[in-house]
Amino acid sequence: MEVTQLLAIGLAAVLVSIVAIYWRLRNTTWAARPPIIVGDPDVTRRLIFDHADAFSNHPLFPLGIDLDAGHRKTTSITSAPYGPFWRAIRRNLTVNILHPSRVAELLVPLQRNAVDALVADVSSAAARDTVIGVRDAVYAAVFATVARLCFGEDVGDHHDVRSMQKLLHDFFHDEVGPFDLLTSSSNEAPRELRDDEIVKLVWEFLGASTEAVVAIIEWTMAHLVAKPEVQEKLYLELTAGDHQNGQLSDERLRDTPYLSAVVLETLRLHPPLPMLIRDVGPDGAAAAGIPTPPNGTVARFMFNAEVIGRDPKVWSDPEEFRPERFIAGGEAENLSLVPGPKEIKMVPFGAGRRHCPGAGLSMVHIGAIVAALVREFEWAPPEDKGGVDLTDSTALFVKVMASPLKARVTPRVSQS
Ligand code: HEM
Repeated sequence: MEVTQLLAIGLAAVLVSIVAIYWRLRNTTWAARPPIIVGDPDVTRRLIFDHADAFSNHPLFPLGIDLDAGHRKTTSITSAPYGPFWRAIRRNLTVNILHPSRVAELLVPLQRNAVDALVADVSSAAARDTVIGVRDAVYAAVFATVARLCFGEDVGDHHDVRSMQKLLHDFFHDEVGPFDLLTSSSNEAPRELRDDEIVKLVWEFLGASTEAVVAIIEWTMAHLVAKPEVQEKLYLELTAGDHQNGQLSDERLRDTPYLSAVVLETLRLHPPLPMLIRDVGPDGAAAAGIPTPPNGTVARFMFNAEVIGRDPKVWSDPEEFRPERFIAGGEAENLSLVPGPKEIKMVPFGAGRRHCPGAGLSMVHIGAIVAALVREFEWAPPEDKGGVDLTDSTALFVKVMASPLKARVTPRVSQS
């Protein structure tokens, strides 16, 4: 069995156990504390930026799930309390892996193989049956890239678990280097990460880099199937220049503004993580002018990214899929991926100190796959069904299409 298969099985096992624990605990930790839901962009901006010290804590168990139940407690970047440990593990990821130059160096070459394999897969599926399921095909390509980014290019060639464990361990020790974990503001002496902490971070990296990216690619393709004129405009942009083999970097993305606009419009309408969660203690709540929670408890805030991205005060025809908003002269021209302290219009990658560090990498990854799918194939609704069903549902914590996208696919050029 190949290592990628083992990883996929491992990930699936973790997800299954998460679901089991979720159902067991949903009536205790999570439901016992009704959250305060915020959908107004101005209030969100004020709380997250003007009261950043108070509004920078993610919950330890965002889903009300204790993943470490019965084991030593370990935090990931997402769940680490705001403080020196969180700052150190986040900085290691952003500086050593997610810096644009590292993304170009690590991700772009890996994408070539994954995108080629995806195009080959879709071509042969199309030869058998012109209607294909988009999610499964894309999932394999995204996971293969992320696993190779994480464990090394030859991951698919290893056949035993030991080598996988070694790769996993080496990821942080050799690729990133020993962790200088704690900053000078901490009382703890610097130390290297423990194995259980590394495993948690790798699991977080694999999960964060796969689920939301796949969801956005599927939503993007759904809108392109539903709106052939947008698909055609994108195809023309992609074939006008020298955009070969799905290799896209940050720089190349700037040369394909319509592709970026299509992905941004999808992120506005379908933020895969629909809620930004913050736990705020009594002092922080009082400073922000919010009724103080009872002693010893925290107030849980959930900022609704979906409502914010569709606010009619901010967006014209907010329910409409219109990528032109993000093009020169549009209402959201030059909108940054992550909002700054002056104004919030959409928050698919969050906001403030806990915003998503993978935003730039995601745009490159999503852009490369969507570009290849549109450049090589024409996508249309299945003949027997009218239109595309854009109803959503929440799979664990990611908003996905309730009915996975099926599309009729026709190769644009003859595939040899
Ligand atoms: C379409 C793709 C993605 C979306 C929509 C997304 C969205 C988000 C959101 C909404 C948050 C919470 C932000 C907040 O609370 O303000 C988050 C956090 C995070 N994301 Fe992403 N993400 C994506 C891809 C990635 C990738 C590729 C990585 C890793 C390489 C990643 C790593 C993380 C981490 C580590 C955090 C926790 C940050 C912290 O607590 O300091 N994400 N993401």
